[in-house]
Amino acid sequence: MPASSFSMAGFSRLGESWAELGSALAGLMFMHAMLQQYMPTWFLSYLSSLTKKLLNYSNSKVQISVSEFSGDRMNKRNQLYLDIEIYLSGLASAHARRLKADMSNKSKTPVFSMDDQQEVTDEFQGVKVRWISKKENRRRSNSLNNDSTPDETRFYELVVHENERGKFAESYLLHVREKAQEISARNRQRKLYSNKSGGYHSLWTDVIFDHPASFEKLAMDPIKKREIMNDLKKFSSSKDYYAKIGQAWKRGYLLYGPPGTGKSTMIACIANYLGYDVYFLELTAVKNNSQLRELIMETSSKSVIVIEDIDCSLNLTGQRRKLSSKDPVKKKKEDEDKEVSNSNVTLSGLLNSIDGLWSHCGSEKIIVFTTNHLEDLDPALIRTGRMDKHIKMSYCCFEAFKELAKIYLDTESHVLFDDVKALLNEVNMTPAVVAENLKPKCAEDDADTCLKKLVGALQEARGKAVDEVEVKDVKAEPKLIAPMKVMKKLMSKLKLKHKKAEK
Ligand SMILES: Nc1ncnc2c1ncn2[C@@H]1O[C@H](COP(=O)(O)OP(=O)(O)OP(=O)(O)O)[C@@H](O)[C@H]1O
Ligand SMILES: [Mg+2]
Repeated sequence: MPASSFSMAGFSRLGESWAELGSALAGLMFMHAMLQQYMPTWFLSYLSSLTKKLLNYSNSKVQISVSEFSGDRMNKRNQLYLDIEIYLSGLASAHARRLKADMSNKSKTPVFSMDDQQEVTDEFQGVKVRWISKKENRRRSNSLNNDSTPDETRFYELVVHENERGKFAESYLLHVREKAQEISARNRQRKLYSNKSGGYHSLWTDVIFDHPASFEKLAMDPIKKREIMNDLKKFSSSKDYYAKIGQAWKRGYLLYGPPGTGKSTMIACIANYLGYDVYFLELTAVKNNSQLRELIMETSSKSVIVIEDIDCSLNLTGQRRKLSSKDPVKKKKEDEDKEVSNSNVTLSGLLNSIDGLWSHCGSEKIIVFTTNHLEDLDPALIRTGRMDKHIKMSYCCFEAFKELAKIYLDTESHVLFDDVKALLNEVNMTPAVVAENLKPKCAEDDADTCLKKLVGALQEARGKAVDEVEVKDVKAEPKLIAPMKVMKKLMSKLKLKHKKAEK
């Protein structure tokens, strides 16, 4: 084929999207022109067939463009474009030469994207694809006067091989979308909502949720902790499963145990682990069942809805009995709440809001109740299906202590560990109190000092516990116990005398 038969139009098209290939062809053409005078005809025809192959290769590529705006009038922001931008941010920051950085109120960290005319490559199911960021003047309509004005529009161009234009391109773009949603969920600034005072536009007010709690720092039996973490991960990835069984994608957690065992801390750990928002639902501030429904409906997906101290947060009427806290501090709060509360929320209203029709709005929600008194709760409230997982938060065991020692003292073994183990078997001490004793109070406090402090506190607690038991016993059966004690003392004195006499 003579040199003049090169398609210049094809060449320039190629150069547009395939900068590298274009320059290679330009080189080949230049060489061809130069060599025409000196090279034999067979070499020239070989060169020309090689160029043709390269051109064919470039023509076997398909370009799919995704514009920043979509719709008939090109005046709607295209969600797919935004998803691609997020998806490519990681690849762009690693490979693109020119980047743009942006940081919205909703994100925790800056988001990088490709500047115009930048390229990155990606691989999916073993197939390589190429992305190019472009801009051009396209006509966009003005929605008010139907005018169509030229405007600068950005778009991403996906270049795939001809064979991959159908099923592959479809599943690749779905994959891009899914990953983008995961990335934005991880990167977004999370919120802590409360209904205590109510917002201007919404029943909830919010602040930024920035709690440092994590499962790594939560002291509890490691096997139990792993089980909870697995359960949460399984829940968050079970979208298809819930759709298959036709149920709302939600899960109920009941956290129960004495004060200071980490129930509230566990809620923060759950939210941080899954990257969810937190809604603290104060039932005493909810007027009636329909407001409760509205509140639940306003909660977003990927959230933890919390009702703390469910046993004393509301006087749930109906045929249910009146609940009242046994904890004196909480009893006081409960009495104060009763005075200010105008709530008419009933237990059935609460149950309906949790698992009825209303909870089907949005999805991926975890509902958590906490209580110090499991026995006070109405069985209907905590039955399986409503509260799927019951987690007992217990007093500090030796395993939990070891975790706290690692967190607070960077210590994994010490001679005093055996003493602590023996004492924790005898004494009930909450992780909150153990943690407080392990915290160094000044720069000189080392692991040795803190552990001695803890052992001292445990011994003191054991002493008090024994005293309390004795006082209780005496109070319970004064006539029986008191003479028994005298008898025991007399017996031991007699035994001693008897032994001495024998000697
Ligand atoms: N298991 C734990 N691991 C690490 N720290 C803990 C743990 N439990 C409690 N703490 C510490 O004790 C403090 C109080 O714990 P938290 O408020 O979570 O207890 P709670 O069970 O919710 O108590 P209450 O029943 O009174 O609401 C926390 O700030 C945390 O630092
Ligand atoms: Mg709490």
